[in-house]
Amino acid sequence: MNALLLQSALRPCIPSYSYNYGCCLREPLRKGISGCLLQNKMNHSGLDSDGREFNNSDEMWREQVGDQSKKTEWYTKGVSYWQGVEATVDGVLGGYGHVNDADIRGSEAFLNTLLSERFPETSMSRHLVALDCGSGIGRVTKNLLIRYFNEVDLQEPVSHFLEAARENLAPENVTVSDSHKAVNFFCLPLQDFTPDVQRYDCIWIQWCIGHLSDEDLVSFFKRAKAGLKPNGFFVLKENIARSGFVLDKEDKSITRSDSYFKELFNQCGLHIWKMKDQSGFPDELFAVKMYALVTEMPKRATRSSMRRSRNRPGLIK
Ligand SMILES: C[S@@+](CC[C@H](N)C(=O)[O-])C[C@H]1O[C@@H](n2cnc3c(N)ncnc32)[C@H](O)[C@@H]1O
Repeated sequence: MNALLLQSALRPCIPSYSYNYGCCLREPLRKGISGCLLQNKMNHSGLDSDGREFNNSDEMWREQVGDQSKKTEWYTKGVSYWQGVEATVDGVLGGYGHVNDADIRGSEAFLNTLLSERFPETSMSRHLVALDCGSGIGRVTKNLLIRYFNEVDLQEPVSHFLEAARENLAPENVTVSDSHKAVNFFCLPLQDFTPDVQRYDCIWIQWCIGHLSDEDLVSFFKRAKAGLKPNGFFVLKENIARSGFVLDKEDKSITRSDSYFKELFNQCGLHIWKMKDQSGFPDELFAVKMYALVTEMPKRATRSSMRRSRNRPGLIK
């Protein structure tokens, strides 16, 4: 999802679009298939960046990663796309460097809520560790995670991005105390990465999960669950298609709909603890959602406990 952001520089033949991570996708062009966007079990219909329709995601995945050579090609092209992009904020944001501030503000508000609810008593004393997945040049770590977490590890398959991250996060280039630092820089793709067991309070995955097939996405989250400390959580921040999916043929990524993601979370054995929409982005971009995901079912006040408390006798003053 590279250029994940979508864009703007509209193609002449298409009335209005968005770009995926890096490429042109026209989100709204669903006229022909909107009537059949019924979503059965992983049966999301979708479009590719040329406007071609797929009846369901299985059909698309069979075509894109259906055997080992196709799969290798999918992942090689995805990384190659980014290898040709300059290691700057504007580069990793697909020419939308100006959304960085709004993005970080939205993420920070969400993260504050999560940390204060998840670690209320310990926010000052707990040694917090985060993992920044598909970190690019370390934009999210530098602007956000490093201020809240004592240690941050970065995972990124494109070596010139990771080298830029190392530089951007060198002690002399960050304005945080010595007790907050970027520690490990893992140069490999998410589908081949397994986080260390119980190392992380937060695993942050932003604008990169669209590069993974459904199968590899589910497999990654299942492995990564073991990388969370007790009470740890995932944050997935992603572009959201209005329905089904949009395949970006240039950078080999897909933008999934909210219901598509929810089915995948279910397959991962993850629960949505909180979610929030990103605001303040230009209209031509895909909508962006932040999901906080946990391994256990979030506790909710049940109807009967609410009824009990409502009926509990009150003090007569
Ligand atoms: C749009 S950039 C986002 C970078 C960063 N997360 C940010 O928000 O600034 C997408 C990133 O996904 C990375 N990427 C591409 N394929 C990947 C894969 N298979 N696994 C993990 N990351 C991947 C790219 O190299 C790139 O750094």
